[in-house]
Amino acid sequence: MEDTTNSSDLRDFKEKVIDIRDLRKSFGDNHVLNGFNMRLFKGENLVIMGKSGSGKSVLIKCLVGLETADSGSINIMGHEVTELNRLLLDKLRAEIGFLFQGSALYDSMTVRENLEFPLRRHKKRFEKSMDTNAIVMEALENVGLAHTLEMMPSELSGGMKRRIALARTLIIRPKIILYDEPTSGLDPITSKEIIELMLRIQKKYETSSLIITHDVDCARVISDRMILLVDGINYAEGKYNELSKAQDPKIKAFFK
Ligand SMILES: Nc1ncnc2c1ncn2[C@@H]1O[C@H](COP(=O)(O)OP(=O)(O)OP(=O)(O)O)[C@@H](O)[C@H]1O
Repeated sequence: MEDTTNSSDLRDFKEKVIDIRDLRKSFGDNHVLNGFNMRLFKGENLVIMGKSGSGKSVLIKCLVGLETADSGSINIMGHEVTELNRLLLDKLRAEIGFLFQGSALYDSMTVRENLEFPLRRHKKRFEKSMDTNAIVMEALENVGLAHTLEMMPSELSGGMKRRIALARTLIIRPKIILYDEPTSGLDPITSKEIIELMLRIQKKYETSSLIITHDVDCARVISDRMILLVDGINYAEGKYNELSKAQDPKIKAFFK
């Protein structure tokens, strides 16, 4: 295993928001995670790359309690996920934003209604007197789409839908955002716009982001650090520039 991590790389990132230790998950004889370790620091953009079927989705599901790990520990902002009851898990999930490939907008709702939806679900976290209109407008302005407020999803392009989905993720002010393939299915120019938007938002709200992607360009631009998931472990980690020059064939395969 090639360890390209340099402790000085982490000088700006001190506070851990996610700490995964020795995570193991099998389905019968299929050993998917074999002792995976990962730390995500506050304000950091961490990219995880792994080939298809390597266990990225299983990892995310364990992280948010949708799958139960066989062993290991998952600590999110001081809470051990593997020990939380349903209620506390839901509370913790409310601090986490998701932008999944399938996080489609509701087609029968306007953009405004789509954005109001998570506010209603998380209303306990917001003031009773919250100005929903102002919050929705701010979220839309963040993604440069204030003019789409009363539009239906069918009137939007794929890139616009992705930006609205990002606005919907942000509206609950998550401390951590999990992105699953944020640029998949988008053309290179729209992908670049989405990546720039993710970077802007990260800076503005100081969110910590875990980004799962196959998109090497996305990884290069957005990552502060990367982890390569191979054979169920964090096979290599480091900055894009370090990993992309590594000689190990398993690492090289990611950057072809
Ligand atoms: N609920 C399940 N039951 C049985 N096997 C599962 C289950 N969920 C995932 N797996 C298996 O775990 C392995 C990892 O799957 P996972 O979906 O995490 O891959 P991935 O890295 O996200 O792939 P992709 O990039 O193609 O989305 C696969 O072999 C898959 O068949």
